[in-house]
Amino acid sequence: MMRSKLMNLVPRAVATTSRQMSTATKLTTVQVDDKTGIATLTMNRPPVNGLNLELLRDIHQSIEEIEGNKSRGLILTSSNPTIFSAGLDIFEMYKPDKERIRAFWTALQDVWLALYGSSVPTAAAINGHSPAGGCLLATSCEYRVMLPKYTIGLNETKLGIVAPKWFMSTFESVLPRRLAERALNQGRMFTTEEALAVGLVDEVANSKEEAIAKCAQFIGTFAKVNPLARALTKQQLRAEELKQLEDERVQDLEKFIFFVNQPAVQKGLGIYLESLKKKATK
Ligand SMILES: CCCCC/C=C\C/C=C\C=C\CC(=O)SCCNC(=O)CCNC(=O)[C@H](O)C(C)(C)COP(=O)(O)OP(=O)(O)OC[C@H]1O[C@@H](n2cnc3c(N)ncnc32)[C@H](O)[C@@H]1OP(=O)(O)O
Repeated sequence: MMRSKLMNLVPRAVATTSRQMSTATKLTTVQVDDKTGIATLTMNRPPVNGLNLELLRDIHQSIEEIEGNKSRGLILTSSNPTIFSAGLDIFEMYKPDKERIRAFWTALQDVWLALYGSSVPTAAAINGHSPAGGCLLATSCEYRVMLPKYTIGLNETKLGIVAPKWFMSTFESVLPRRLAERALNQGRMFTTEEALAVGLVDEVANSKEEAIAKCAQFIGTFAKVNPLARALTKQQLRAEELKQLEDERVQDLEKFIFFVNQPAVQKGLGIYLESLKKKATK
C-alpha cells in the first residue's frame, strides 16, 4: 500500500489560488491551497463530528484523494467551532446492527491505516474538544496545534471500554510511555494547556486560522527535504504499528464485536448516552 503511495511523490508546479478538491461527500471537504499545495481536510458532521460509518468512509476517501493528487501535506480540522471530533459515534456501538457494526469498525481501521501511514506530512488543527476517537485522529498526525480551553485525551476507561492496542500505540508514539500508561488507565482528558506541557500537542493557537497557518508552517519545514526520503523514513518509523494492525485486522474486528456485545458494555454505553443527553437538557 505504502509503495504505490510513494509513486505519487514527485514535485509539481504550484499556482496561487485555493480550490475545492472534493465536495463529492457531504461529511468532509478537501480544500487545496494552490500556493502551498497543502490540502485541508475538514470534518463536517453536526452536531459533534461523531465518527459514524459514513463520516469514517468520507474521511478515508478524502485521505486517498489527497494521497492521489500529490498534495504537499494534509491538515485535518473541523467545521464545528468548538469540537474537533467527539470520537466514535456511540450510537454505532449501542444496540448495534450486526452488519453495520462490522463495516463501521472496518472503516475505522481503514482511516487509521491511511492517516497514520500517510506518505504526505500530516498535521491536526484541533479547533475544539477532541476526546477518544478524536484524539486518535489527532495523534495519528505528525503535528498538532490546538486552540485554548478545550480538552483532548483517550477517555475510554471512563466509559467502561478498552482502547484497542493501536489506539494505545498511537498515543504512545506521542507521549512518553509512563505518562501514556497513566493517562490511559485514568481515562484522562488533558486541557489544551496540560496537553502542551506534556507534548500531546506541539503548539497552541488563538484561532482556527492561526492553527491552520501553524500546521502549514510545520509542513513547510519539509520543503527542502527530498519527499521520497522523507516518506520512506516516516514509513520505516511507523511500520511496526501499521503491520501489526494489517496482520491482525480480522482478529481486531472480532475482538471488538465480542467486547461491544457484552451486556455490561452495552449497559455502560446506555448509561453514558443518557448522561450526555441529561447534560444537554440541563
Ligand atoms: C481488549 C479488547 C479491546 C477490543 C476493543 C473494544 C472496544 C473499543 C471500543 C471503542 C472505542 C471507542 C473510542 C471512542 O471514541 S468512544 C466515544 C467517546 N467520546 C466521548 O466520550 C465524548 C462524549 N461527548 C462529550 O464529551 C461532549 O459531547 C463534547 C465535549 C464532545 C461536546 O460537548 P457539547 O456540550 O458541545 O455538546 P453535547 O451537548 O454534549 O453534545 C451534543 C449532542 O451530541 C451527542 N454526542 C456527543 N458525543 C457523542 C458521541 N461520541 N456519540 C454520539 N453522540 C454524541 C450528545 O448526546 C448530544 O446529543 P443530543 O442531546 O443533542 O441529542
